[in-house]
Amino acid sequence: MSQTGHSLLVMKFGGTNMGDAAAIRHSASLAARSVDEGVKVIVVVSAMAGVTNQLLKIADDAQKGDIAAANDEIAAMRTRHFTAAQELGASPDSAAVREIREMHETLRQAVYGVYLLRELTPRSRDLIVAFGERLSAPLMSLALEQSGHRAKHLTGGEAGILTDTNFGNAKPLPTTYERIKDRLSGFMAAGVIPVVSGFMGETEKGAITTLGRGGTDFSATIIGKALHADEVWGWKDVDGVMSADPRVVADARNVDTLSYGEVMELAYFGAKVLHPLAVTPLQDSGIPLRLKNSRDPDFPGTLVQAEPNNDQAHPVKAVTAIRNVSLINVTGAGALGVPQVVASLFDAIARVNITLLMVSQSSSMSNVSIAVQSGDAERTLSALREVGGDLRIEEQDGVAVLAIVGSGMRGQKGVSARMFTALADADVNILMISQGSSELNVSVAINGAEVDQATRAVHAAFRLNEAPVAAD
Ligand SMILES: Nc1ncnc2c1ncn2[C@@H]1O[C@H](COP(=O)(O)OP(=O)(O)O)[C@@H](O)[C@H]1O
Ligand SMILES: N[C@@H](CC(=O)OP(=O)(O)O)C(=O)O
Repeated sequence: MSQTGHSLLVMKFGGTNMGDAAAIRHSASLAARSVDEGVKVIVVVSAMAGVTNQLLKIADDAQKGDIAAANDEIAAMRTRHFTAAQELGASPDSAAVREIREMHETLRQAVYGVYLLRELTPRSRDLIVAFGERLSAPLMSLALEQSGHRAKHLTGGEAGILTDTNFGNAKPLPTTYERIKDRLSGFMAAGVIPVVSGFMGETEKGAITTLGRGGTDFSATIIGKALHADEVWGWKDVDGVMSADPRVVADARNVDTLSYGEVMELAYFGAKVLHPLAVTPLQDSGIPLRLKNSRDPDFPGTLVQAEPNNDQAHPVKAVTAIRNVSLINVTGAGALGVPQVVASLFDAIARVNITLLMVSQSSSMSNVSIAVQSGDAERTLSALREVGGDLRIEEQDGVAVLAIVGSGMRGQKGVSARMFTALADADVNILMISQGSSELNVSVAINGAEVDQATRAVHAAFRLNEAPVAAD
């Protein structure tokens, strides 16, 4: 056991912390610091910042027939990875550089296949997009080796991450946990630091899957559960979870403690700081997740654990927003009074696997409104149109969903009123309201152009810039 009382930590480094050789070297030093204190560390890495979006564009370009644009992007990516490898001390004929070169060649072939077929299936998209994490793991190994440690990089599949076949949004299979333990224990016993490519897994038949955007957090917690880690640490470029997106609210504060449920709500309602399912593997075991600032490693950050830590003065802990939302209004006085019709609307949406951000039904039963990400609006509309009947379906784009989150609002009166008053005072019109039955959040749909001013107004109304009052 180390001086800090930990014996095993899983550490996740996101895109910013893997952005270039200097960032990777600094990230490696944070892992090495704990290793040198006697902690066993498993490192999980994301792609270098921007690479996942670049890969998605490469795949789209190939599908559209623009292979020249795709190849130019691959060449630029290759230079970026080679430069980083070189700056981390790899010679041009080293195994690491050879491996990076071979991976780019396989990527080029996969992209060419998409171009020839002009078809991009979710499965081939996952194969292409996972190269970001496959390419960054050898760079982290190099940095750890340069600091005098032994490291071994592994793909998600090699590390034992086994998923279902829901390409693009895969979930871990129950057997993954034993498998991860089998695959990683040997390295740790031998004093080798495993460096796992995050975001990706493998089906039982060996096809590469991805866990959804931001999925490296999820990879880290899956591994944390499998190895019974003391804690999982997500290194960020911010102090942890903040009371609002710090790019929008200048005086946003760090939230020191959150429950698993609270952080899930926050992630679901757009706080980009964590994957919405990331804490699910930790819930049974109670393993804490800690989000820490890589530029201020001694700051404790945000501790996410089973129990909330409530402070009477602050029933709300954070305010967050989802941009680019569409509202879909279904009206039909006669038809919507029939329960089966409403059920078939939701069935139709579930069949196309769309996440509903908000739902409300008027008590006169003449109207159902739903909010979805604008990228899902077309598919939602066609699914709803297939239900048929005498329904009128209308879409409103350019909407945002604003949510307040905090378990302290449970049973406390006046919280919603405070939010609505703040919005009215800021001249923001509310289009739709919903409160989860768990009373962990209240969400409203508003005009997308007003989302920043609304966030600032609500943040101020709940005095989220003030330090929490310690509970007695
Ligand atoms: N409530 C919030 N708390 C903290 N960060 C937030 C919040 N909402 C949005 N963010 C943004 O999320 C970013 C961190 O996202 P993340 O995906 O972890 O980055 P990376 O991939 O570089 O690790 C921060 O830079 C911050 O701007
Ligand atoms: N690279 C993936 C997975 C991920 O978790 O990235 P990050 O840690 O940079 O958010 C993505 O962009 O979605």
